[in-house]
Amino acid sequence: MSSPLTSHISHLTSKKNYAVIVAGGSGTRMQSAVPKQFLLLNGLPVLMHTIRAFEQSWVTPTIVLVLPLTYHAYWQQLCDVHSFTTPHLLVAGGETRFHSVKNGIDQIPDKDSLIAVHDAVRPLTSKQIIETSYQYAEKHGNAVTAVKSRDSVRQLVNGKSVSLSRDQIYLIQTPQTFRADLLKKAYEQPYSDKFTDDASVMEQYGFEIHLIEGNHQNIKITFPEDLIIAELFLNKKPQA
Ligand SMILES: Nc1ccn([C@@H]2O[C@H](COP(=O)(O)OP(=O)(O)OP(=O)(O)O)[C@@H](O)[C@H]2O)c(=O)n1
Ligand SMILES: C[C@](O)(CO)[C@H](O)COP(=O)(O)O
Repeated sequence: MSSPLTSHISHLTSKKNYAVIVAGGSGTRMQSAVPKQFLLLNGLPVLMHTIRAFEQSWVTPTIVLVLPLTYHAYWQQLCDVHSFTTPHLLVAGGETRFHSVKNGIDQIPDKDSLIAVHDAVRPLTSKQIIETSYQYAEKHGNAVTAVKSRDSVRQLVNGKSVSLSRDQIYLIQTPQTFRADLLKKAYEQPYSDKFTDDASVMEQYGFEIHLIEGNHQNIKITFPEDLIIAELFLNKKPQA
């Protein structure tokens, strides 16, 4: 993909790395009995695939898992059932994604580090995306994963649809990775319902956002059909 997305940078320094995996939502659009992060994907809860993707990258970040307090005991049971032993710090979820992320980053005292924020319900993130996001954020302060729109795009302006240049439209994914000191500062702002992701919080504070190349397989499980698609992707040739 052409500029401004970048996919290749040099190795990380010895800074400590963290991944805040947000799983504090209730999955209303999925309409399942348990929140979608616990649903099985190839026999393993979605959330475990997501944590494993970070664990298996050479970045090996310290994992901070944000879960609603009411599901902490359930998660513990799932870990026992699936013999899931990846070390992680468990933190209580918040009212919105913003509040959940804030709860997670508040548990990281180390300001001289890199923090990736990632949706628990994006279990197909590749090692390459994870590694590139830390490398790029170290160099530029932040790295926000994105893909170009594959469809034509139109915008409603005063009730009339107007075509946009799709070459200038990016669809935003996670991980979104930041220097910890900058992310912490941005998350001191009061909540706004315009905050749909971490990039929007950083931008509101005044930081320029840098995009890195994502992957169309890095889907967010939102509706029931997404689980079927994720299983298809998972069972085809593994990604790098
Ligand atoms: N209070 C919240 C809301 C969302 N999330 C997390 O943010 C990610 C993206 O959110 P979304 O897909 O919207 O999840 P839900 O809020 O669970 O789904 P819905 O909007 O359908 O209710 C998910 O991993 C979700 O668990 C969170 O940590 N805390
Ligand atoms: C953070 C995110 O996944 C980037 O695409 C997205 O903004 C989350 O949105 P949602 O409304 O919580 O699904």
